[in-house]
Amino acid sequence: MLQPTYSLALIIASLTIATLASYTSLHLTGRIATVSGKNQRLYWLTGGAIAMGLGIWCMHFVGMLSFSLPIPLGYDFGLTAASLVIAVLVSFFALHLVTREKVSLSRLFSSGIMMGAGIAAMHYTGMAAMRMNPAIQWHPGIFTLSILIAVGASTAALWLMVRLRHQREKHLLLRRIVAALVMGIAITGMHYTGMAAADFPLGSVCTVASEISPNWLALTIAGLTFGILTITLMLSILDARLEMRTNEYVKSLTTVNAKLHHQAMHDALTGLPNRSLLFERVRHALVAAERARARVALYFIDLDGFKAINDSLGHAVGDALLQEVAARLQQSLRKEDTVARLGGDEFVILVEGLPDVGMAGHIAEKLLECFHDEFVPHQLGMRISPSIGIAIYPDDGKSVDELISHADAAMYEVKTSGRNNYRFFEAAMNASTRRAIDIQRSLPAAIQNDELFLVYQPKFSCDRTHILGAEALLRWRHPKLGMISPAEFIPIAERSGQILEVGRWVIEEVCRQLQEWQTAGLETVRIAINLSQIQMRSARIVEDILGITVKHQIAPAKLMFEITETVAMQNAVETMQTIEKLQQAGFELAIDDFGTGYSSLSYLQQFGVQQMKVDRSFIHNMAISPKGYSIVVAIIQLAHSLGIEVVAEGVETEEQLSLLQDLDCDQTQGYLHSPPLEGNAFIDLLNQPFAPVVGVAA
Ligand SMILES: Nc1nc2c(ncn2[C@@H]2O[C@H](COP(=O)(O)O[C@H]3[C@@H](O)[C@H](n4cnc5c(=O)[nH]c(N)nc54)O[C@@H]3COP(=O)(O)O)[C@@H](O)[C@H]2O)c(=O)[nH]1
Repeated sequence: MLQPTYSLALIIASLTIATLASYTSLHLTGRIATVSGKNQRLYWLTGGAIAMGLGIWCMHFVGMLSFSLPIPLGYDFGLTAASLVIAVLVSFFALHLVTREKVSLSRLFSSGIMMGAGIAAMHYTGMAAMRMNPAIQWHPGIFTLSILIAVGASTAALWLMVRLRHQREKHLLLRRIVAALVMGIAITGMHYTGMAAADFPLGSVCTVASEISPNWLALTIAGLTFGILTITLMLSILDARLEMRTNEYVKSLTTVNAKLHHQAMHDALTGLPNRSLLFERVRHALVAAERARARVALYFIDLDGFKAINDSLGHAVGDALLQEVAARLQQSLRKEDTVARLGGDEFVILVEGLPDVGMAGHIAEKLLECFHDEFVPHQLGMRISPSIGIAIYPDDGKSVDELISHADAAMYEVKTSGRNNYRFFEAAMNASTRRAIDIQRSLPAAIQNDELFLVYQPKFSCDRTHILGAEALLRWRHPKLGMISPAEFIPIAERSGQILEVGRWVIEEVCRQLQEWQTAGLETVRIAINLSQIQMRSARIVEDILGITVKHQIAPAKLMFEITETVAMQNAVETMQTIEKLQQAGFELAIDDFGTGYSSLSYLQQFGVQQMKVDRSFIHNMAISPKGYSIVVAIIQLAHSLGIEVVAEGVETEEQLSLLQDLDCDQTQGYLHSPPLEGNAFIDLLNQPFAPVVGVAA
């Protein structure tokens, strides 16, 4: 037999190529497993199979090169090429199998056998390409062993490829390197076992020794294959990284999108659905209810006195209170009910699948109940109540807007009739309620859009020769509703808690106007400002007023505050404190609408007010009824005996004025002298060179 010899360097080179090919295959399987497009997968499978097949085949070729006999050797071109095709096909098959979603154990074993047979076929086709004469004699035991090694190595390789195809594996790089080494050793092991099975009888010649000269060709192919494998590996790594980045980018975009969508649909403070989401859900609920002929209830909730809490204790407390309310409302209902916040202190609740209207009332009771316990925003214990209006689909409306507006109207009725309760919508809640709601809703914009303005009604000395002061009266020019009387919108502002803002605007505007007139060197008089009950009870009112007067450099003596008899006599602790503080600060006070309420003489004395304004109903009656006359006489005498000036309101006739002059009334105010005048007209009247004279300017 001819004795073969082996080159250790080339054996190591073949092992290196086998290992590199294995590593590339492992990486490719991971790559292909994550590719989603069909075409993309096919490209990777084909490219990967070529690179991997070339790697295995080249390993075989270099392995052959490491083997030499004492005769010249060569390879048949056709068979050599066939062995390469077999290697590529086997690789395609292997990659296709291991990158499938699921690979069962039985499939893995059968595939291992097929792949082992394929590799053996490639190897022995390559051996056959030597075309030896006489033919190579095969050692059956070692030959069988080489096939078994091929099958075993292929099965192990396939198993490793399946096992390590997921990019999420821990220590993936290290595992793949070790696995590639094991696979490389198994493949080269099979090759050299196969070589050991071959016996070359003495006198053998290679019939194709002149066809492909192995030495330089094998080295060139080895270099090329090494290059292709490296490039494939690099491409695979780069592509995987790119895809990973793209995936991360897509993932973060999806997260941001989801967050944005959530923000657009939810209230930032309470996390509850906002108006948009509520409307969407109500629309769905109505469609479902129409199909199922079911009822849906909408609850419109407004917190009583929330604005006062917010204004007096600060927004942080107000916000915390709203969060507590939101949590309680949610807890008191089922998960499938929607609690939404429309803004401010307004919440709307959507309840679907109502068996009957009675149940809607029962739910409203539950909602009221959840306000029974104290709230403790920022450790401040407080109670707050809700006004709840209910509208039922289909009885009270068929559209979202209609239902919400009717629930709102019902809520408004609760507000005007005592609060802390609930009411179902009734058709009788008509235009006046609607108008009141409109007024309430458009009041905040009135301040911002300069729709409010002041007029000034002079107070004259009884002999008409002097203007001794003026009363500032508020006006609202509404863009749609036209002029709205303060007699209509002030009570609405009081109920909704907006009076503090409106009242503040009035004080600021009076001071701004006075400053402007003073700066222009014009004569001015003391201006009287009406204060509502809620302003009188506000803990910060006097500090606020002082802040405004300081800002506009207005002396307190330039201002007077009018409070109605009813408010003054209530003896509420807060009202008393405000009266005292106003007087200490140097402001004058007048009791307005005197005679319409019940006065306590001791309070009158205690307050030390400067003026008492006789209500215009008494002035009207004094000239037409002796009793009416007697009442005015009594009021004037009482005031004078307490050292208080008397101002007669609503003087419209000469007769009324003459009677008041006879009774020694101090001042008169009314259409007889002048209606309320806009700022410019008022200051012109005050500063004209002829009578009336501006008197006792403060
Ligand atoms: N808290 C605040 N209340 C205010 C403010 N501005 C006005 N008001 C109160 O609104 C009520 C209605 O006021 P208004 O429509 O301005 O009517 C006043 C005068 O225009 C009217 N008046 C004056 N002279 C006559 C007259 O000869 N005849 C006649 N029929 N009416 C006349 O009287 C109203 C003034 O009333 P009073 O305040 O009682 O002096 C009214 O209660 C206002 O107080 C505000 O800024 N804040």
